[in-house]
Amino acid sequence: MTELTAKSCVPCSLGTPTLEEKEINEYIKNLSEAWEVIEYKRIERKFKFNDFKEALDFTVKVGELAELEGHHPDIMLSWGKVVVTLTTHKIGGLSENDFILAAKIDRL
Ligand SMILES: C[C@H](O)[C@H](O)[C@H]1CNC2=NC(N)=NC(=O)C2=N1
Repeated sequence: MTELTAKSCVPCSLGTPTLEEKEINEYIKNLSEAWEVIEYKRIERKFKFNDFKEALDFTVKVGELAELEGHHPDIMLSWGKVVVTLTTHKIGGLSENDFILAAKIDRL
């Protein structure tokens, strides 16, 4: 599989099939082990920080990356913690975009 971080997200069109379980099981191997697959519909990773400001700064970086990629996570920001959840809303499941963005978030 081509290195995910060498790819860019592409606009997802209605009707694009969601990834199947066996594809998801392959893609997830390319991410940090901290990512969890949830119901084969989304992936989620929790990040820990020393305080709210560090968590906020990370959240901003994730948001800026998402804007560059045109693909956006759901982000929960708390004191010392950020939970990033990725799914492709337009197709109601996971697409390669989610794994590309996750791989790039792993490098932040
Ligand atoms: C028009 C715009 O490209 C689309 O709405 C994009 C924006 N970012 C997105 N992000 C995610 N996670 N899922 C989408 O379906 C999606 N669609």
